Amino acid sequence: MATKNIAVLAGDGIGPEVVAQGIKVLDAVAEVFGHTFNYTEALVGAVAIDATGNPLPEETLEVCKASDAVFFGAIGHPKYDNDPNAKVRPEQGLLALRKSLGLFANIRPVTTFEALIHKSPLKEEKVRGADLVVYRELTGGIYFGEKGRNEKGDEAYDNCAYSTGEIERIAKLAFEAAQNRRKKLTLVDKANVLETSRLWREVVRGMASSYPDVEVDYMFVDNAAMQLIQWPSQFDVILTENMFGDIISDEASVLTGSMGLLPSASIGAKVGMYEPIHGSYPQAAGQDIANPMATVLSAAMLLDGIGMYTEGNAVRTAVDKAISENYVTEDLDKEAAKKCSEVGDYLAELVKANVQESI
Ligand SMILES: NC(=O)C1=CN([C@@H]2O[C@H](COP(=O)(O)OP(=O)(O)OC[C@H]3O[C@@H](n4cnc5c(N)ncnc54)[C@H](O)[C@@H]3O)[C@@H](O)[C@H]2O)C=CC1
Ligand SMILES: CC(C)CC(=O)C(=O)O
Ligand SMILES: [Mg+2]
Repeated sequence: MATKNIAVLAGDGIGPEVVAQGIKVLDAVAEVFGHTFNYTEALVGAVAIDATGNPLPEETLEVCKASDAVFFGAIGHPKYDNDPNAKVRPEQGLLALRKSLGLFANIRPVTTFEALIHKSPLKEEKVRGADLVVYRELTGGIYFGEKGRNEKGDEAYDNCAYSTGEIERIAKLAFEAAQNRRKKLTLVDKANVLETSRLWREVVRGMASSYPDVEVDYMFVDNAAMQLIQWPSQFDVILTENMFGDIISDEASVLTGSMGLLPSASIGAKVGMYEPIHGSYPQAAGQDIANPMATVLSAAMLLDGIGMYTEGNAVRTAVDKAISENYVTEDLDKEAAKKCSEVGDYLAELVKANVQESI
């Protein structure tokens, strides 16, 4: 039995809807395992700009730093997406949060579910057996480099920079993950063109001898984007820089059947943040139709992150069961289509029932 403080940053669009389902499931875990989770809600993204003018208010950062974990929904609003001149944007809040909390590694597992394999737009034999994890660098590269325009405003630049230290610290985590999985690490880069990618290769090559049990290969990102669809089961751990990881993990979600299925853990310093890989899906906001499973599976990663592995597995078992019973939202089955809140209720029930059954 433990007491944990969790910062809850629901954000924008579908963020509050999917986070509410994650909380139901965490509450079910607390009930059956006898834990106490204290939640503190805080503003981030467009809702924070509306309320304070700042996408990451100081108070939000303080709440996160004082917590054992951060549970994050999504940020982003069309009014900013459609305004290229907006000076303050919701996304700045998320980037600043990752940087301020030192979350340099974003871990994105891509797991396929047998019951969903026939729903993939790819051929079943390609998808079956795919099981990979993307280690995406999260606080460096082009998203954090200097950016700007010339005086006339008709030329723009975004600088991409990486240091040896930034590469080493995430590569170490990726090598260790490979050691505990199928012992293969693929560095995805663009070393035929980019100097930063050449540094990534140099550093990873230098580290490889310390992990003799791990087979390392190197793949250009354009080829990797194709191979992920053509032959996904060849991948075990993919290590890559910030922007490439952002892009190829959205692509990899197609293997599983929906963007609404991929969770992630952002880790590095003391407090971890747990967030679905998808965005605020504004077209679905307020309709109770979004798939909450990516967020619920992020809650499972949160439980792992605070040392509650049995509890994390109980949540994953509930998700597996709901999927195998086709208790899913419309992105996975237009006819069976359960509401986001119904799936959350059911997952919470399953957590309670399964755990009680196993005692
Ligand atoms: N981590 C974050 O908070 C992120 C925020 N964004 C922001 O979100 C806003 C929308 O961006 P988009 O490019 O449309 O990406 P998005 O991830 O919000 O949605 C893309 C598509 O994925 C599907 N999808 C996403 N989440 C789903 C869910 N839970 N259930 C079922 N289907 C789902 C939908 O088909 C949707 O049209 C933008 O403002 C963007 O900046 C985008 C990505 C990540
Ligand atoms: C603000 C963006 C970098 C968010 C995003 O697309 C992501 O982290 O996956
Ligand atoms: Mg993304």
